[in-house]
Amino acid sequence: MKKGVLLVNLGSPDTPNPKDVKRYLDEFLMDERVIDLPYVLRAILVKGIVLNTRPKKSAEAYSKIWWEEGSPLIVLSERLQEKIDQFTSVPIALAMRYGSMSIENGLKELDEQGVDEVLLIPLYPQFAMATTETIVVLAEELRKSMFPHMSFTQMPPFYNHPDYIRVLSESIKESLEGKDYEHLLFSYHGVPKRHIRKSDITNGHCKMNGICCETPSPAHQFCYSHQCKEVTRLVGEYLEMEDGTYSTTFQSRLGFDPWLTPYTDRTIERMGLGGTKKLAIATPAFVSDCLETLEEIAMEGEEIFHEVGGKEFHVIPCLNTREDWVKVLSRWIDEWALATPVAVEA
Ligand SMILES: C=CC1=C(C)c2cc3[nH]c(cc4nc(cc5[nH]c(cc1n2)c(C)c5CCC(=O)O)C(CCC(=O)O)=C4C)c(C)c3C=C
Ligand SMILES: [Fe+2]
Ligand SMILES: [Fe+2]
Repeated sequence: MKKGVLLVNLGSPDTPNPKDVKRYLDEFLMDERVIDLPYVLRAILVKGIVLNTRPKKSAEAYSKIWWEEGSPLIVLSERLQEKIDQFTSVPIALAMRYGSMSIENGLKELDEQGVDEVLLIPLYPQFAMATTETIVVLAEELRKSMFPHMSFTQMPPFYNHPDYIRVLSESIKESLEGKDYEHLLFSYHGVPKRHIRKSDITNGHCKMNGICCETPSPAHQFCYSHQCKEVTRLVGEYLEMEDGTYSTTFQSRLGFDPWLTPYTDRTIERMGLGGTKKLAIATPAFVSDCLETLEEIAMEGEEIFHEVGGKEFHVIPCLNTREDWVKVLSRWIDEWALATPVAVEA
């Protein structure tokens, strides 16, 4: 048996042109775990409505943040892969759930190197149906149909792993060193509330009533809302922050369904109107900077804050290729790679 790793992130369009953005959004939003409507309704909504309007707007947003080398999300993920490769002894491949760098190609790359035992690492700290689950489901479908000789181990969401919390907390501390701020927002990508109910294995715990996420339950293993709030709580604890000086919000909602609240944009506006002048913001649903952090937060968010009287808006970068983050991921990989299989008696 030969071990190898597949890192998987979300993906980006090939270019920031409306045609490529449209193709990418088509694949992304037609995923039944992202827009979880029956096929016909999903197709009417996505192909009939969203794809006629959104690509132009999204393409403009992508153009503002695009780098010479390509999409920041892809470039940063590639740099992460290269750095991890320097620290670990097993082959490391990189794939995206949507777009050209497919999971199929990533698995082929590992297969060509003789790898038949794969550690699948979805690059998301928290579990969500629209991120972790869709990656695992597609990878398993591909394994069955194209790589039946391979076996997979899935890295569980690492939202509460002490190594991750330490690295995230240190990154926030360093980024805010010498800066003055009144409040730190932890802004996570939002999901429709319905997604949380669908992932509730207890069939009733997740009521999103402000109490359920703090009440112990097996549902939390798959509860995005709980896992986001835990990251905020654990970082607050690590950095010894005072109650009331930090809070959790959710960004990037789409459509008319109720999504997780409070919404980031409205919170920024409310805080500015309420007299907050100096705001800091971290985005721990993403390990790599991307459209949602570089445009929606660092550009749109800052504009909202300034419009309502805010003065200083400090955006904390994602972990990207921080050395301590690279070392933590490499150590997790090595621990898996070096683990001796437990002998099973016949
Ligand atoms: C129903 C729609 C969406 C759900 C649910 C959703 C969940 C979700 N997404 C991320 C991470 C990222 N999303 C990004 C972009 C993006 N997301 C949606 C829609 C949903 N996301 C859209 C339509 C887009 C495209 C841009 C736009 O038109 O606004 C990105 C950025 C990708 C990039 O190329 O930089 C990331 C990353 C998470 C973590 C998540 C659920 C937890
Ligand atoms: Fe998204
Ligand atoms: Fe909850």
